Amino acid sequence: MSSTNKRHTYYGGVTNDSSGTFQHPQRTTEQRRKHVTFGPYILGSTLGEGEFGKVKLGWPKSFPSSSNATLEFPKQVAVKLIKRDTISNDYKKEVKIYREINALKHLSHPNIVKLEEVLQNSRYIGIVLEYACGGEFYRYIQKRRRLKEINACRLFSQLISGVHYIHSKGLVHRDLKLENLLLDKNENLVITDFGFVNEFCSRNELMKTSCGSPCYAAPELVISAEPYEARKADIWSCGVILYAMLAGYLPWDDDPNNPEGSDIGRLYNYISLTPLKFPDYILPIPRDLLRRILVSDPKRRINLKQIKKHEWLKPHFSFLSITPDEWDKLQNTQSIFRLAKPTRRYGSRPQSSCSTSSIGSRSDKRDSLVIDSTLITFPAPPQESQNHIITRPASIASDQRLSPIRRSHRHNRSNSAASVALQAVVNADREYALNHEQSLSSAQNIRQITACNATSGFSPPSVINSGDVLIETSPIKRNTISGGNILINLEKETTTLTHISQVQQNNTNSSQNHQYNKPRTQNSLQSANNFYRTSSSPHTKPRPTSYHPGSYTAPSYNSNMPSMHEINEKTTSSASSQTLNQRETSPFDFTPYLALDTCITSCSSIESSPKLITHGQFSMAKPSVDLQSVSGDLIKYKADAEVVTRMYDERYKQKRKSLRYSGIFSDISCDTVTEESDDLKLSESPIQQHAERKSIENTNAENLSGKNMENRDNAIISAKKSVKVPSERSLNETESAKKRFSFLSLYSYNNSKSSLYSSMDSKRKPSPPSQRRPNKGDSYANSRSSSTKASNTSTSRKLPKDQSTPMIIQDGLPLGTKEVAPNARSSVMVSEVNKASVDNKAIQYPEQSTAKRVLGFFKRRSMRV
Ligand SMILES: Nc1ncnc2c1ncn2[C@@H]1O[C@H](COP(=O)(O)OP(=O)(O)OP(=O)(O)O)[C@@H](O)[C@H]1O
Repeated sequence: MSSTNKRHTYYGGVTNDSSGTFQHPQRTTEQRRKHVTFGPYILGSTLGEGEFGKVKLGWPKSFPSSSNATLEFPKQVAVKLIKRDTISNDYKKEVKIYREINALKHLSHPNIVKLEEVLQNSRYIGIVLEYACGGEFYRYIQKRRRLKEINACRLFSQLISGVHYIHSKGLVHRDLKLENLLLDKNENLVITDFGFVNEFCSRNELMKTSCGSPCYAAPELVISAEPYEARKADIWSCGVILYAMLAGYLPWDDDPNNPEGSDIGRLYNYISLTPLKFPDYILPIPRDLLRRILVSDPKRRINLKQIKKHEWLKPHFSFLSITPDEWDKLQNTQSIFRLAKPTRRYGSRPQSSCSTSSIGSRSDKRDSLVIDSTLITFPAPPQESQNHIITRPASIASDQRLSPIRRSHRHNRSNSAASVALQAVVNADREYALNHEQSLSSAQNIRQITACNATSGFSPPSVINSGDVLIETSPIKRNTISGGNILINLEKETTTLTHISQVQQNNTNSSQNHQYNKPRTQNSLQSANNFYRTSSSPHTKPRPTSYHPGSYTAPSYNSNMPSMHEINEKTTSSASSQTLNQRETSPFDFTPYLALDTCITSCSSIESSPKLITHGQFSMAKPSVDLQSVSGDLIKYKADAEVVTRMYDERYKQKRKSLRYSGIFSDISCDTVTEESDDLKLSESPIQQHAERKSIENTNAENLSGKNMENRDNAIISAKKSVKVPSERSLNETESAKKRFSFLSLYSYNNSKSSLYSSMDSKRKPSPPSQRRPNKGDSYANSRSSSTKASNTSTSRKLPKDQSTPMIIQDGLPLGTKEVAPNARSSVMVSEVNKASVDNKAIQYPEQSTAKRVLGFFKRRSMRV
């Protein structure tokens, strides 16, 4: 195959010869010129298109020369190309981009897309990301109609782990949805699109951006004016994603009055009033988890800590118990994990093509989970293993550190002749690869493998295929070495090993943990399979799945981060030093700030706040343009052939060690940053609770259309009362963009504060009542004002039909909500909502009533008798 194809797509350079080994294509200068290039990358096909432009597949122009050329594939990357023109006049977009960059540079987790570098020339900014070649998660579900429980459980664990990591950095994603989840080549989840990370928008903007397609947005974002706990909003989104994985469609997708879900107000009204329904094939345990996540009241919504402990995720407790600190330490020692590919017994899966990856336009993707007749269905394996694959790196015993296969977790049928033979091949391959690796001696490639034997459930695979292991090297210049049969764990750093051992000690029995609860889970999964065989999804209705949330997050900071200096000290080997030095050339640390003057310079108190993004860490800082020239261009036209520069800051070298971790993270007091409250106890087993809930639901079902329905209406009305009107929230539009951003940062701080306090102490004294004045003829506003008292006194006045329809949002604004007093709006709204929520707690959540529970209990008992 010629190295140059018509679509400029990289096909791995695999030749058709029978040897099957990779050979460097002999490219002529002429052929080279045909490539579209950007900086050091050749650009290939379009992977997708986003708000800012196209995302292209890329691979390095120059292959690293090595004696083992046959093993080396150039690492593919995804280059997000942003036309400078498109952002130069759009401050919001610019901010979004820098937020994304600055967030990604601090995140290092196997389920979060990795930032390789950022390049720019006069026309484009190129964000070079790790290439997630498994395609879009959205399509993955689409192809399968829905995921098997075992697979959903694995992927959801990864999502939760990634989200927890993000939250631990004081960030919230705020745009979690299927479209922002990709898969790597091992079918592991990769969270992308951090454009909304920690971005605070005024309420006005929130409403505006929420109305695109709020299917994943938590209700409090729409029906409440309370500065919301953004982490809880992320959790809601995770719940919607989980529901979509298991059901194959989005929850609350069946409102006959709003079939397209285009009426946001009605949609949220429906969400609030309609109990979550499940198709038969979703089993009680995941149902229980979903019921706990998809709770309208964020205070009653389960938090990540509790999710991680939920019974359904038990098979992945080991993975979920890896703390963010541990991920960081692993990153600092350059040991990045990739999760190995889940193995299937039979039934082929369409291989995600790295070269012809999904090309989807946004509009395409917004079609939600449409199930069409061309979907391929796969036979469900009789019993899939728990192929979570990732294992605690620390649990690698010292005598096995150089092996990707843990002897203690051998294939459980390893006594068979076939297994013995197979093992011999594996051993030979391992040795072969080890030799190769040693000869490669590219010191920056510090690798760690986590592998698992899918057959045994939690052990590493007996055979490692080319697709099974991904090698991570330096974050800046990483090369994926594949193409051979085996990639071996090369932990050349003694410090790495030491550290890993420590991690292991901190998490004892990690390997044994893999076995916990297996029989039970398998039983349930087995019965799930039975369900799969007999059930089919009744829902096929499409639903837009994209939304753009706004508003703010309450970041928390981790003060336990080791300083870069410490790490450097610990890092003794040359390999490690090299990688660290390479890290230091990371483009975005300690960069000048785009518009944080107010935030940074004038508010010293803010700097000490855990809520504030302080100087030197995640921010919307514009990457420094103290640039290092590299040859590069986007050669389509000759005019484009301008110098591409790597965004690079010399100061970074000096500052990073002292600032990035020790200086920044340790500066910040963690005292006031709390995990989400643990007030929701998972005391009862999910099954118990499920049974109980079921009976309660049955008991209440009759009442739902009656008094309870009215009460819930009232609850909704009272919640809506608190919806801020746009003019309340709008900032002074005359402010310059720069100032405005600074203000937003401050505002976000303030809001986060109230948010945090409110979450810690929901009975905080309410602020004075809202001063807002509804417009004449504004039905929603009228209903709001008229129901203010009603909600406070918990009266059961039913909302008339026309009024029960929530605000219609146009241009992001609820209709007819225009005039309001701008004073102290956030606090007013917080208190209002708090009060309303306290007043209506019993109404909104009748299932919590003790009387009802007792009733349900006796009812069940009498039925049994
Ligand atoms: N790292 C990646 N690997 C593979 N494909 C990617 C990667 N990043 C993005 N894509 C593809 O490009 C598409 C658009 O990317 P992305 O969502 O990041 O762009 P965007 O401009 O941020 O979009 P938006 O903000 O509108 O959601 C994705 O849906 C995906 O198909």
